[in-house]
Amino acid sequence: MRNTAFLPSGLAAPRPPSAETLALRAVHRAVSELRRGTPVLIEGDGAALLVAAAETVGAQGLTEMAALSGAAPVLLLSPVRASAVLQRPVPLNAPDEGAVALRLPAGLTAPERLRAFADPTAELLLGDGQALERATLPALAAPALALAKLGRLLPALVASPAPAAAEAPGLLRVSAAEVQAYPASVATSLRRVGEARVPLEDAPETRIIAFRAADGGIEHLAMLVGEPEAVLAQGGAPLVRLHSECFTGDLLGSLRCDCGPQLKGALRRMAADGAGILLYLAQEGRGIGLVNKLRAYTLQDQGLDTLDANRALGYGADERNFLVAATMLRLLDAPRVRLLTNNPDKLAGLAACGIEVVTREQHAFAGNGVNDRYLATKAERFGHMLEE
Ligand SMILES: Nc1nc2c(ncn2[C@@H]2O[C@H](COP(=O)(O)OP(=O)(O)OP(=O)(O)O)[C@@H](O)[C@H]2O)c(=O)[nH]1
Ligand SMILES: [Zn+2]
Repeated sequence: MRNTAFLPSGLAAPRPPSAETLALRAVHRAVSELRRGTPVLIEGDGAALLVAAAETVGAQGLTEMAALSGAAPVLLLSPVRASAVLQRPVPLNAPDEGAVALRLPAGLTAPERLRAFADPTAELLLGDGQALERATLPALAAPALALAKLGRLLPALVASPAPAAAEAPGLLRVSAAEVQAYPASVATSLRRVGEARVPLEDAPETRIIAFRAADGGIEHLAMLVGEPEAVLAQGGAPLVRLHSECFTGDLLGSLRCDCGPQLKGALRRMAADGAGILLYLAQEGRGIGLVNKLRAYTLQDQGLDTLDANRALGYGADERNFLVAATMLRLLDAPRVRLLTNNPDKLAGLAACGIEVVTREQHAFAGNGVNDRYLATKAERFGHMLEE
């Protein structure tokens, strides 16, 4: 018999955590390990791969990897970054192959050199790229790079195949299946955790509701302006805006993007309409994180547009997951919306998650001279609908 006397009253006997909870924990922990330069073991289909993030790993991590794997490490990069490092196009074996492996000569594993391979805004040391050759792509390369992206790290990893039974004190293991399931699983695990009335300059009748996922990661917020519940109760659809966090535009008034005017404009419009829901999503930089967005800005100052800058970093054009927003809307009992957006992906993303987008409401603001090219790229390359 287990001793359950220590449990708070009203709680049933302890149940083991569900497989889903264990998987969320494993991925969240693995991401933290990569972010601090510690190797992790990714496993699946009878294979195992030791990986460490090229931008954070130091001598200690590389030594730990060498002790666990007899094989020389390879460098895993996105195809776009691999072509840049090798200074020649990289033909892919399969069209959807999302990773390229490069053999790392012994002298090229100094941490600052690994960082330079990972980061297009760091300068490559002369001739480094020529010293690299392609290597056979190890099993699990794609989920390993996906794990780095979940950690908002550059998708560039030092990797060594390892025996499936590899064990070391503190070595964290995560499965490819857990990594793959994580984005959907973390989004659907969101729960309301706190709320308060917060009168805003642009919308005095506003409540903020916070949502947290079961992995314990960063929270997302909903601003409820007026009484959207009343609109929904009468069978109507409230104005809704999916706003992805933009530290530079929202807080600092950066002129590089249109986020500040879009944020304030949405709140004002909801206040004028009498009701609305603004979801403030912790998906900075279209999901690549603030640090990578700053890197992308550097690349844009060198001539790339906002889409190619993301790709040069090894990321996709837009890494956001709109299941987060759909889950929040469901928890707010708002299955029908009038969506303020110019972005067709948001319409499709919400619809795919079962939210009915009754109408799209134009949400465009004039350029400011600095963000003109950014706005033009959104129209030309992301298909944003800027004309009425
Ligand atoms: N990666 C990257 N992200 C950027 C850049 N400029 C702005 N962002 C981010 O883009 C996001 C803004 O997206 P949203 O406000 O949802 O706008 P949108 O996808 O353009 O769609 P709508 O405004 O709804 O039409 C924020 O997370 C910004 O941080 C950039 O140059 N690169
Ligand atoms: Zn912005």
